[in-house]
Amino acid sequence: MPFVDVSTAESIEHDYIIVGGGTAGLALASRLTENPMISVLVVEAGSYHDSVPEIDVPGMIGHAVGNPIYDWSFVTVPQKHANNKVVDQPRGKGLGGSSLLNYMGMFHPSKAECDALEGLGNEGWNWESLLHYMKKVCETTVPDTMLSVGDAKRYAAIQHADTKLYGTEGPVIKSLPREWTDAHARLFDSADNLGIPRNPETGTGTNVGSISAFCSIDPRTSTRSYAVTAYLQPNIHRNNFRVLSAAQVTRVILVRRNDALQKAVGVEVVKDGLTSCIKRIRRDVILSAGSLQTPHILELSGIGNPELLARHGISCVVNLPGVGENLQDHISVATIAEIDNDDETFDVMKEPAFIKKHEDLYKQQRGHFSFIPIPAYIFLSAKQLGPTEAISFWEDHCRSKFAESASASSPSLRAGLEKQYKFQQTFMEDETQAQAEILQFIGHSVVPNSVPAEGKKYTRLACALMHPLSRGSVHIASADPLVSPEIDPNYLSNEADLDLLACIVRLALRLYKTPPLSEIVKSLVLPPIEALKDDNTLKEYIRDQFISVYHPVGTASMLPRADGGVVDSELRVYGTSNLRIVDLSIVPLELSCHTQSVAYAVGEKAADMLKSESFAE
Ligand SMILES: Cc1cc2nc3c(=O)[nH]c(=O)nc-3n(C[C@H](O)[C@H](O)[C@H](O)COP(=O)(O)OP(=O)(O)OC[C@H]3O[C@@H](n4cnc5c(N)ncnc54)[C@H](O)[C@@H]3O)c2cc1C
Repeated sequence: MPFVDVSTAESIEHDYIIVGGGTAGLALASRLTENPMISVLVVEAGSYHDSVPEIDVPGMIGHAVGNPIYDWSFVTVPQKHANNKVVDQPRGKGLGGSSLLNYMGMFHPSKAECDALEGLGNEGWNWESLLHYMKKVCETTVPDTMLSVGDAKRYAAIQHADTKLYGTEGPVIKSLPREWTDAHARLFDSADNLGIPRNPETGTGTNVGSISAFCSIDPRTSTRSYAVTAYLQPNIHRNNFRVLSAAQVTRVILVRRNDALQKAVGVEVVKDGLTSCIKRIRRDVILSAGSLQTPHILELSGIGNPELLARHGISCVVNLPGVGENLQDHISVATIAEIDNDDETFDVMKEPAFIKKHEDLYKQQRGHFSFIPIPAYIFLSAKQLGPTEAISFWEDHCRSKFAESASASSPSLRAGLEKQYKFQQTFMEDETQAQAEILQFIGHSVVPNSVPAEGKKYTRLACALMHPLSRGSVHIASADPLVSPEIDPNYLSNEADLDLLACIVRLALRLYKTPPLSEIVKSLVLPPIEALKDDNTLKEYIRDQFISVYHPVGTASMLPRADGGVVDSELRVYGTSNLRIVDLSIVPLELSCHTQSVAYAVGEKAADMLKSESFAE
């Protein structure tokens, strides 16, 4: 039984302490403890949420978001370039981390962006390696009988999982939807009619085109497959795998070695209002607290920008100005149309009779509770979004002079930023790289300032930006470790991001007007007609309406130290001998996909690195 109390955690010596039992953290812990000689203590701030419908039932995605039991429920500071609005930043709280809260879409990033990680100075971080680990994470289930050849083509879904691209024996189970709608197929046909072909084989590392997404759903039970079911529960019996839950790490305890490197000798934790120090550690402390909280812990421990730390009375032990900088996130804006066809959209799920019907269907693993209401995705290149002049404008904005952030003003961070922008520029020019994603919801769904009318059906096309040029930050707001971090993604600070979003919205509007989707569209609900008056009114609508897609990365970037990096390619924090980071904060450049596959892959890859180090000794 791996759950321990503080006094047991204090008294037993562990090889590794992992801070955060989330997506990457649990993958790492479970792989390390495959070796009975390696002992691991995971310290997780949230609880163990065993079998709750809000987490387990696919059709209930979003129900746990905003609930403080499962969600840290952060918000940004007022966003200067978005009329000072604050933007929700949900993050999973509890074992499983954001994998317990997420919307279950499972994608591969593109080959070029994985190779860019290596190009930015991280040897061994490339497509080949990440594909290997993304495969290791997954068991891909595609029953041959699921879709006819014709339907597989219609819905841009694969019929057989090519083992060169998809894992077959991993612990996270991914599957294709069981239910398909007319609006879904029509959307893909309309895209085809606009010259955007289907691309069912997205696993290849070329994402552009229309696809039906894999989801992290176990088709045997029609429930969420996530870090807890995949990595924790099957290994709960190991004697070398211990978990201290509901305990928040507030600081890493560091001592200076003779060679001037800082050595992590333990962590300070707060549990039930009491502070303790867990110090019996043989090897490394590993931060897996996610992109918004890993930099927070670093700064509370005295690692970061000395001036910023001094403002909070914290003395700097490692001068690393990149900590908390380079924050990038996906954002999206909603378009909605009322439709009229035979689909039973998720709009019915407010009516008790339909809820009952779908509860009954769920017992046979069918109906709206058995899958997520977002099955269809279209990834678009810059060329599909705008004319040559627009692309030149976006490319031109891939320069640090347009980045209004600390990354652009500090010389070391600027060097790293210029290198990132070079890659972003090549992605703009490359027709195989996605700059945008259009996600189809089967129904209206929750949208700020828009309420669905009773008895009507809708389809929603959310328009998301894949490679934002804006850069923001996350830093401590106080030396009090229990105060939430100050999150400033600095959304839309680079003008090209807003311009690109406007082009994505325009493309979505063209899709509604193109047959065969247009044949079922009764009227456009969002954006409202007045927002479509001209370019300025549309951009104003976007500023008001966009939301986060919840994929923050980059805040403890894996880059050379001279480029503003926080960790090296072995995930070791610069200036320390044994403090590592294993979560999505290390990814220096946003990816054109939803990010859970990569979070798991980072955990898996880190485990192999650490295991080979321990064998080498
Ligand atoms: C609402 C939502 C929907 C999403 N939808 C999708 C999707 O459909 N597809 C997709 O691929 N991705 C999706 N994502 C993104 C994806 O889930 C995340 O990118 C990924 O899970 C992040 O993994 P991580 O290991 O970096 O961090 P996390 O999984 O968030 O893990 C961090 C862990 O650290 C713990 N922690 C934090 N601070 C401390 C501390 N001080 N002490 C101890 N523990 C601490 C947290 O409680 C958490 O358990 C979504 C995310 C959200 C929030």
